[in-house]
Amino acid sequence: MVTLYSSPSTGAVAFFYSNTSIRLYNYHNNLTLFPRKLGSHNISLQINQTPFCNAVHIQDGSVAAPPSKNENETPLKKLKDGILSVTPPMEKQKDTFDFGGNKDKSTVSITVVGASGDLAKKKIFPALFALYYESCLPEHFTIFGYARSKMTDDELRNMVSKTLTCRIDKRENCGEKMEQFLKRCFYHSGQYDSQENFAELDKKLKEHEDGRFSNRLFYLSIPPNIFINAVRCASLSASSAHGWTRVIVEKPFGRDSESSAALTGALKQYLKEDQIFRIDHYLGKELVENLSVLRFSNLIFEPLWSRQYIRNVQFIFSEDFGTEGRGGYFDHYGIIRDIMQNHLLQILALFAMETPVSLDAEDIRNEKVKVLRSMRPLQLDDVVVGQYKSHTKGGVPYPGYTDDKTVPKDSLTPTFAAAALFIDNARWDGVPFLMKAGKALHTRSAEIRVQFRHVPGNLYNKNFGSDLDQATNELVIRVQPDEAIYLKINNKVPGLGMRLDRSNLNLLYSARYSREIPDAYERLLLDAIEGERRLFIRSDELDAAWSLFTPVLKELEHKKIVPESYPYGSRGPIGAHYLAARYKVRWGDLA
Ligand SMILES: NC(=O)C1=CN([C@@H]2O[C@H](COP(=O)(O)OP(=O)(O)OC[C@H]3O[C@@H](n4cnc5c(N)ncnc54)[C@H](OP(=O)(O)O)[C@@H]3O)[C@@H](O)[C@H]2O)C=CC1
Ligand SMILES: O=C1O[C@H](COP(=O)(O)O)[C@@H](O)[C@H](O)[C@H]1O
Repeated sequence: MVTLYSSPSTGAVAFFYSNTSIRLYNYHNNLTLFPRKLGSHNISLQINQTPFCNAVHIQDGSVAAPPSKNENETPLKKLKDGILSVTPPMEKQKDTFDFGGNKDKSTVSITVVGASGDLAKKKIFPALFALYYESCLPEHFTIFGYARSKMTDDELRNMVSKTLTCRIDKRENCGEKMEQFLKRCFYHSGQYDSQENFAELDKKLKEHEDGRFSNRLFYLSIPPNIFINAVRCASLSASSAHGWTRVIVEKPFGRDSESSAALTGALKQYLKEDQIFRIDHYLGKELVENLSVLRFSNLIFEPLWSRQYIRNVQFIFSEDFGTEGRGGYFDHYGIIRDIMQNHLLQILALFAMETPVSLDAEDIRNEKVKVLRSMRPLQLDDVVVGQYKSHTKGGVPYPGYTDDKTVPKDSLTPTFAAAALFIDNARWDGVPFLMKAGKALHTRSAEIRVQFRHVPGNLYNKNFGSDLDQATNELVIRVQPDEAIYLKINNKVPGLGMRLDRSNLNLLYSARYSREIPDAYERLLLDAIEGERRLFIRSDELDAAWSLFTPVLKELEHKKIVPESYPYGSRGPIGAHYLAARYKVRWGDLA
């Protein structure tokens, strides 16, 4: 039986298939909404039942309640006669979210706070343009840049235009589209701690919103020490009066458990948890997004995904450039906080979690939290830290970390770290999860390597000689560059003899898919606009992540552990090999 529900205020209609899925149509023209949702357009629900109050919460905070004429059909308890009842919405502006169907009634205003900065220029504006180009933004939208720098609208447009690019595969009308996009971009100069300046912004936003239901997204692309002031002023002076207000917060989310909790506490003075979108851009990368698809939609992987078949898992991040230009920021954080505690740990959680109940954001994040909470806090013995020193290669001198003027000469901040982590649950007991992250190494890459166990009683052992490790299967998920998934298998070399070699079953994205891969920020911005929280970090996830790294970070600092030097452009400190060897592991990227 299919039951019809409608939202009293938005006119959205829901066809109810089961207790956990829903399909939305626009009330007036029967368009399927959320066209971007994968597969069957199902959206998970949260169902609240009290004697007189039944409501269906759609993931983005909108509400669809059963209309009275269909009361008899509803699988929920009967509503009080004649009342279309709703439970408190996830965000205070419950009633005005327009599912996208009533296009002329709602608008989204996106304010990039810190618009004059590096991230805004490099990533945020280009991602917004790409979304516009792909017609993913609502018909009515406005983009505002906000920062202290003095700029006119035209100067902002000029600055932004320099970083916009067109996809290689979609150059059609690109110039025209850019012009149209830039016309929707405006600028307001103001201080981050001035309610008055944000009130001026509010006034300008209202002019552009022109009486429509206004939904507002603030992207905090500013240094962390001014997050709270900006959130306070934006929320008190420039929140939407009757639409949703969401805030994207960039990392770092504190530098240890205490400062992270303090930041969360301060943010929550002004925002509810579901208004806070903590971004980890690695979660928006195509191959990271694909991890769950690979695991849960292929029969061949999930049965092998445990201690029974997997010997170790490696998460490797390397960059072939140093911290030049960002030394001031970096020296306060170091590589463990910059890469491991967030990007690599997030990937690990997705890799190792149990099957979630559904693809709903809360179900996925619940499973991630469980994995993180099953992990042992990292021990000092299981960490190796390094710092790059200057090196001349091919006659070109490369600076050392402490040659940067913004870095103290005696800095002990690690620019490289390797670590061994363990998940104490039934699936992963005893399996080393190794991480390695470094700046100024020989190459730029990010990958996951899964090394499988040896084949028991292998008939072909004699063909491999004594190095059995070389003969085991390895699954490599190359997140970047040259996105690929490949499986190393043993294969007979064609010919009359019986010689084996290792070959790759290789899914190289550039060969398989002609479409250019969207930047992570595009996916994440679109998700934030749509209220999809799956790829954003919940506060309990963040707490669990910090509790794994905080003790060791404090110990490193307290004991003033001196990082091992490695030359700029090298493969990192030798200590990383000893650490891996202690767990009978060889780094896959160096094999
Ligand atoms: N850049 C990157 O690649 C990445 C950045 N991030 C995070 O994103 C955020 C923004 O990064 P990014 O754009 O590089 O930062 P910037 O240092 O470029 O700062 C952004 C803007 O903030 C304002 N600002 C800078 N310093 C101060 C200050 N001390 N007091 C008040 N305002 C200041 C400046 O604007 P104005 O003077 O005009 O007000 C500046 O243009 C940070 O939290 C960063 O950690 C995260 C991942 C990658
Ligand atoms: O968050 C960060 O990420 C970048 C690397 O991102 P990528 O998408 O270019 O791989 C890193 O350089 C930076 O130090 C860190 O803060």
